[in-house]
Amino acid sequence: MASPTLLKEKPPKPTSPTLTALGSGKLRVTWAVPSAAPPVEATQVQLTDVGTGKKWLIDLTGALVSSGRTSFAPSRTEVNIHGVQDCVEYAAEICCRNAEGFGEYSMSSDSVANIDAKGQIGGMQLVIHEGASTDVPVMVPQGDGKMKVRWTLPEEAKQTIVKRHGVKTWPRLIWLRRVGNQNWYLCTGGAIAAPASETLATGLEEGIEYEISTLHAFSSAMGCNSGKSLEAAPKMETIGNIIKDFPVRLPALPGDVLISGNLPTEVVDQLAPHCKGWLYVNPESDPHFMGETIKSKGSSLKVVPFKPSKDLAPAVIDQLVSAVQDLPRPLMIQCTSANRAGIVLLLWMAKTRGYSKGCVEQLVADLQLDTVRPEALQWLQQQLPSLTPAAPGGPLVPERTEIRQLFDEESSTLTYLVSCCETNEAVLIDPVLEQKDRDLHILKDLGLTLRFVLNTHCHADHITSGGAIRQRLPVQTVISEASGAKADRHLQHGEIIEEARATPGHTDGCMTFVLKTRNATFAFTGDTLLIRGCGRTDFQQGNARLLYENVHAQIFSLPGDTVVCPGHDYKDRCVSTVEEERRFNPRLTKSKEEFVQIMDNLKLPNPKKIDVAVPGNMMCGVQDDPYDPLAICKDCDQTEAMFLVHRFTRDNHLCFGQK
Ligand SMILES: N[C@@H](CCC(=O)N[C@@H](CSS)C(=O)NCC(=O)O)C(=O)O
Repeated sequence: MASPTLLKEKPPKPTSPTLTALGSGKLRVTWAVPSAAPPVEATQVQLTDVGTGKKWLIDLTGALVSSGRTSFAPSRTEVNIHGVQDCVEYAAEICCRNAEGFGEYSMSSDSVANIDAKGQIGGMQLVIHEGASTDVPVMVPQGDGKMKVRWTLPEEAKQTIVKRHGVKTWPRLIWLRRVGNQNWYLCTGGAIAAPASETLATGLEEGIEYEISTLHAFSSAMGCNSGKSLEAAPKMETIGNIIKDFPVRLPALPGDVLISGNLPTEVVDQLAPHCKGWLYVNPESDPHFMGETIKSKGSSLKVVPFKPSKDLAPAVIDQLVSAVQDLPRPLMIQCTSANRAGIVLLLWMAKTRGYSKGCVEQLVADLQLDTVRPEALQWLQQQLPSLTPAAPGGPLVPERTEIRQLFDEESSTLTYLVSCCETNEAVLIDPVLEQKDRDLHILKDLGLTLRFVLNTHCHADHITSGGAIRQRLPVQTVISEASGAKADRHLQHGEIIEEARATPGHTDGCMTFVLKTRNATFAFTGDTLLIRGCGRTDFQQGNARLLYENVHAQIFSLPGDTVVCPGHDYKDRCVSTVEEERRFNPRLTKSKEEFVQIMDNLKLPNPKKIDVAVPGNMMCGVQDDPYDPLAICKDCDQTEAMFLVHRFTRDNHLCFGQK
């Protein structure tokens, strides 16, 4: 009998890479290395300018090159690229090499661009400009990467006034794309609160042709940011005309989700080609249902009849959430009067982000969901948890057990239990002394071994339970070096692969911990960034300017769908997203000088426990000599504190401690 031979092949195509815009000149590519026999020895990353087709390899420093050190170790799954042009769309492809040679390149990633030269994250900026004309706007190049966009302003446009963020605006969206690009991007600028007929687009490339698209006349723009790219955004001028007189609501980020009530056939006829997905939440027997028309236009249609009632089967909620999650974008959610469609949109946002009741109220107000009725909203709130200390675990991302949010009512502190479902090891972020027993019980109930207690900063309103816990368990306490506080491990900015970000301002030692899991990215912002607020800056080396700069540079630069996990909330809200805070934070959306004014005039009373909390936390709650197990990560030769975050980033999965 012939002896079996080992199959030897070049590596298969890696699964599609993901490209993320990181702000001016920077992109990040992540990928997965396929299993191969013989095993993969190296990976190569290729970047393409989608408009011109020009290709580069990426070297080990993240530079665009045509040759050089371009082989990444097989353990690498991401690289930050620098030196790319803003407003230019790029796509990435990956190929792997083993002993048999190079395999084929992967499929291209989705194309991505940084939309302006000021470091804004690609495509995530909402701009509303005044006007309601159907004219074709004029583009007037200004040199230096700038282009004036002009339009005429008909008299009736002045009647179309919308109140957004407490400011009257005359809605008009100006979209720009480089000829050859697939995606439309909003022009940079701010909401124009007075009649105007031009705006200035910046950060463009000289000698490159751009085209323009406009949207006008919707009575109340709203929606959500899913952090998805704007790919396949509908032709704005066309949709603008179609929806003018109908109950269609466009999201703040087109290309994503629209909601609507009943529409006449001719409107569905025109709208359906622009919507790749269509979720209908009335029964198919509804006389207004236009399933055949929708399908005939190539839209992917799903029907999930939905009426908010206390008897609604949980399976229907699951079906609705999955439908919104999975249907292609742009997605239309349609009911009779855009009430239930709005509720479905909110339900999806709440369930996929783990919002509590209070978050939803905030969002409805911010997004001006004017078609959603109070009784329907009440039903939605009944489906969501509130922040109560009695809850065994918090509401955050309930379907993903890796992160639990816990609440201390007395100090309104949000503590996070982050655990690994494989090793059953855990870290606690910002735990409160008075909740030590609750936290130890949860750890015991869940069979978790606590390894680290992380503090985002030296708190002034409560004492960390780190010191007390480490007297009971072999854990290490961790805080920033800059805090000056005593701890087993000290962190410095950038020390641990971009994940511990120094964000001084509330205190000089504040850090934001960024954690990428398989499902989402989380930013534990401590008191630096709160939901629609931020930490005070009037004691403990507080500095409003620094806080403003750090939130913008270190937190607002994260992808828009990053879940913001703050250290406190005083209004029963639990989480937010980077994009929501970029758009709706009443303090941090202001100019730096206005922000400083606001912070200088908060006139808050001192936290009740400041006199005991600060000295206690300077000891990190530690009363005796630091515990010092010199555990070393077998993979990376770093100490455990380094290992912790090393594993967060490399595997997108929490896993630490000795195996
Ligand atoms: N009333 C609380 C303290 C409330 C407070 O000052 N919170 C701080 C974070 S804890 S130091 C803060 O920065 N608030 C910002 C804001 O805008 O409210 C107590 O007595 O403990």
